[in-house]
Amino acid sequence: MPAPDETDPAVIRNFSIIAHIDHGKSTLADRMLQLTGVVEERQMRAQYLDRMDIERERGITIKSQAVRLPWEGPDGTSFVLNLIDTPGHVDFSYEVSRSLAACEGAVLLVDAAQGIEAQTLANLYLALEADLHIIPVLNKIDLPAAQPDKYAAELAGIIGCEPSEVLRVSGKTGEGVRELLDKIVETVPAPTGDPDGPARALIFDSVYDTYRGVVTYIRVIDGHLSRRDKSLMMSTGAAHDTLEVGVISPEPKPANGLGVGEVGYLITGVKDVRQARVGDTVTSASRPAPESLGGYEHPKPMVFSGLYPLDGDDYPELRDALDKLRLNDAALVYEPETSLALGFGFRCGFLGLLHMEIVRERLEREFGLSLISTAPNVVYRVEMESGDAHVVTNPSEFPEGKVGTIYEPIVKATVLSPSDHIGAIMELCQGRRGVLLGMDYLSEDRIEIRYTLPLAEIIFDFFDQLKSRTRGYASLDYEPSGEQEADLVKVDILLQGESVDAFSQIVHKDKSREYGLMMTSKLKELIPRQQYEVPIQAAVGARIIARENIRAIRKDVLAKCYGGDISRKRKLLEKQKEGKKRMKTIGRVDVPQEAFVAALSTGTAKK
Ligand SMILES: Nc1nc2c(ncn2[C@@H]2O[C@H](COP(=O)(O)OP(=O)(O)OP(=O)(O)O)[C@@H](O)[C@H]2O)c(=O)[nH]1
Repeated sequence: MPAPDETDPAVIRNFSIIAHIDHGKSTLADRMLQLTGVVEERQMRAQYLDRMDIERERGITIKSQAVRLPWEGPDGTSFVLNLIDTPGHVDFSYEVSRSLAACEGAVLLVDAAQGIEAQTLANLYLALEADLHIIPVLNKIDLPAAQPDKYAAELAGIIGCEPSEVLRVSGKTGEGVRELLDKIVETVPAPTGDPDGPARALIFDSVYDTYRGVVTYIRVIDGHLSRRDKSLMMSTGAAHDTLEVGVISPEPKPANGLGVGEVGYLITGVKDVRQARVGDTVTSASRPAPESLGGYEHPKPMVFSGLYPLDGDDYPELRDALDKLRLNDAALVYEPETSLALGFGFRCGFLGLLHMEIVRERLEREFGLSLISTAPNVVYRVEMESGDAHVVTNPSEFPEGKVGTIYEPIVKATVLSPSDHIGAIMELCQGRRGVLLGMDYLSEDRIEIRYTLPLAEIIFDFFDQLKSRTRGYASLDYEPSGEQEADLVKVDILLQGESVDAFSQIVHKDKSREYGLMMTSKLKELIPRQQYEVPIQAAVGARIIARENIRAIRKDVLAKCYGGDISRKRKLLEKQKEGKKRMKTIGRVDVPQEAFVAALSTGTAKK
């Protein structure tokens, strides 16, 4: 028997808004909250759903990943809409796919002054894969620069509908938002599921909360998830006490349980997001489902980088900070690492570049650390002639000996741009070992170009280059696409014959000399002269491919002291000693830490 507070699936509509960054997703969500009366006008703050903001402002304990909105349809029927938030970046495409799997429909939102962008398309493909009903919508029609007719035709062409079926709204003025909500109740299918079967709910987000432990966001597919039963996570097989279930509207409201099609949150005794991962299925421990919902994937780090405290004494703080961050981030991996040049630190694995930036920024901002990060690299698989296989996440650990085959990860990249930049885009992709997959005109002056590219070639400055070559007009999206054999070598940078681990890099054979020349000349500028000549070399195995010399100089701090003032002399010697503490000694060469930092921070290893 259904619990009294359960909602009839026939009146539930679960949907997401998918959009390119800045096309107005949050603003539209705000208008929806307001129009449905969930947030009163006077309480309305811009971007109500923006969770970081909420957290910062009020220290609220639950993020609004999914909000329940009541809506009366045109014929007077009361509906329950669940708006499910999706992360907006390629690094998190698995999370996006799980959020979409919790929905039956998606609003495809496009800025009427910009048209479709790469991220719009990537998210649209994910929505189509999840079999969602798509509602095409142009936003910002209040803008003088809006070209709704042109972009309605573009959108219609892509999803295969009539331009007249594309809705037009303004999140800013609220125009058309009522019609959009009506369209959602009218066209998005109601959820279906087996109300009497064992409970199965999909986890589409999981966040750590200081006060409540892990809060898990779920969509019930079958059965009924009750507050009174223990919850069982199907990928780990672990049962946990159910402390609270409920819905968010827009503050959390506890309920007795959730039924088919309902979206809400679940709080168990789980203390770490790894125990309640996105994509996992929750069932009830007293009557477990025989099979999970499927589609669960373990997060896989794609990009690695070393993180070191600027001040070596901060190492324990960095370790504690990473341990804390991990509670909230199931995809972050790290292990201790020691570097000759940088001291004690951690080798960290991330989903992508943005994930890496977010982690670094949080460590610096929330934990007050100053960090150095080494140039990011991808994961290589190396098969030796002897048959041994290695997975290399750190260039300095590239195996010695006779290498057979090296495999590198590749991505399928989609670039959207005004068509006058085709040449520049193709030149860039070609220069990065790209293989053209195809090209389509979206309208007469906008193109979509698809390439296969090595991930390593994008993680440095590809996006910046793309933006500058297209005057900011091109947008990029990519997804992992397996691996390929590649002719790669490890380049070591040697200071007086000794390899400096932080600068070792795995690069394509054709680019090894370029990397060697760049690093040696950069270090020549940064390393102060020593009392003897110091060679800086770049080497592939035993072969030197580039060389610079730091000329000898005798730096006599006492030279300026011509008088016999012994105390002044002592002071200068003391000062020199102090400076030496910040030096790292590589072989016999003293290198100030700043030199490494400077070389690494501008150290985008490829041009
Ligand atoms: N003129 C106008 N501006 C809008 C409208 N909707 C959003 N904006 C503006 O567009 C910018 C981006 O809007 P957001 O709602 O933050 O966009 P978003 O897609 O949520 O962006 P991210 O959260 O960064 O992905 C903001 O400056 C909004 O004020 C609209 O209908 N008309």
